[in-house]
Amino acid sequence: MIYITNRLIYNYNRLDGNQLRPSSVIRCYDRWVIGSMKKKALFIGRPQSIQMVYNPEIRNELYQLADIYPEIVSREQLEEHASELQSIEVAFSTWGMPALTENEIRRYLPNLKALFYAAGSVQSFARPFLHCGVTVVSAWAANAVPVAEYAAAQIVLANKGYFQSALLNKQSRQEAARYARAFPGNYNAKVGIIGAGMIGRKVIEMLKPYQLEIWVFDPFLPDETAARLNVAKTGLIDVFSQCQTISNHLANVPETVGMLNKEHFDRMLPYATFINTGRGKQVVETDLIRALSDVPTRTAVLDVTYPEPVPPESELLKLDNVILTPHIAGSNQTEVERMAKYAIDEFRRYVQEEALQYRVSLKMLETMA
Ligand SMILES: NC(=O)C1=CN([C@@H]2O[C@H](COP(=O)(O)OP(=O)(O)OC[C@H]3O[C@@H](n4cnc5c(N)ncnc54)[C@H](OP(=O)(O)O)[C@@H]3O)[C@@H](O)[C@H]2O)C=CC1
Ligand SMILES: O=C(O)C(=O)CO
Repeated sequence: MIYITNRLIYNYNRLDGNQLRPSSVIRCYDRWVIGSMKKKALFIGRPQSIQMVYNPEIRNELYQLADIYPEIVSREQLEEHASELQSIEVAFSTWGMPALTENEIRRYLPNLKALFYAAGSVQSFARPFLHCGVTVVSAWAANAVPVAEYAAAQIVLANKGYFQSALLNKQSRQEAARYARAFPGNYNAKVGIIGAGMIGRKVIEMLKPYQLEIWVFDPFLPDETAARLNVAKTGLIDVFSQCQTISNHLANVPETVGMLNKEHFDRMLPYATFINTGRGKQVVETDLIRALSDVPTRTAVLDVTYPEPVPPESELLKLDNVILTPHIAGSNQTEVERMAKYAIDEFRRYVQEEALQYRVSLKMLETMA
């Protein structure tokens, strides 16, 4: 009880960004310490990100399902909260999840059974948790939705010659119309998808209502899946030399660094468009810049670059045939709520001992983004 009292005073005196429900601190701590039948859960990570992704409505939903520790705990605060965290069974996080070592996990969260991550890639932190036997769940399927929406929209516009004709139109309507006439539109155009993972497959699904021919480079895509998706599996060279619009969705793993280079960009059709929402590191940028400078009717739409942001001296900022967006394809603004919803739905399945849909394994980490 003394402990509870100390805690309450302590928290009342620092109504900082970590508190989850300042107005109900007393009830919250009291209930947490005394215990309930629900699983003891913790929000771990960067408080601003957690509060943004798990908005008040979502947090209320979670309070019904779990016994939530009353403060968001960042890496720096683990020591301070160490004794209370010993009984935590599940943790929720999002962007800003700390990369704890196995020793830290065993010391601070010895009873942790599952970690629910309401964002995309878990590469930076998942391995030590998996080695400690913790179930790791990611909402990368939720983060994939806006990226796929963005890419599908760009593909449809690119097939019409939208990007450069919109720019040209300011100088000469005639020139702009002439340029656009070199494009096939969205009737039987060939579209290349590089990497048919979570995002690549969603893009393919979203393009279904259009009459397009979809060519896919993905060495791991089973033939039956390709047949079900109604796509043609092919090599990277074919994708670049045959497709009107090419969209990159490769995983961000060491093996894909520099995978898209001169061999590919030099083969782009004269009016082709290359879209990158994957990662800048997968592209040899000097090779892309050369291919775009040599044939200015080609276009690149880049949401990601390496480094980010693009340095002020980069040619990418000078070329009229490069459209740069500031890494906005993934979940932004209201879209982040979808990631929290996926995490909570998965937590419900976990509590009810149903099969999980988005569990990540060590094996998956070898090729996933
Ligand atoms: N711009 C933005 O805001 C965002 C960008 N992204 C980026 O989008 C990309 C795709 O993400 P997502 O779809 O979720 O990732 P997934 O892990 O679901 O898919 C990645 C794809 O890359 C393939 N792949 C992995 N290794 C290799 C390799 N060595 N050679 C060829 N193909 C390989 C995978 O094959 P398989 O799985 O079949 O083995 C899979 O098809 C990532 O780079 C990610 O960082 C993600 C979110 C937001
Ligand atoms: O989550 C990611 O991988 C991003 O690129 C940002 O949405």
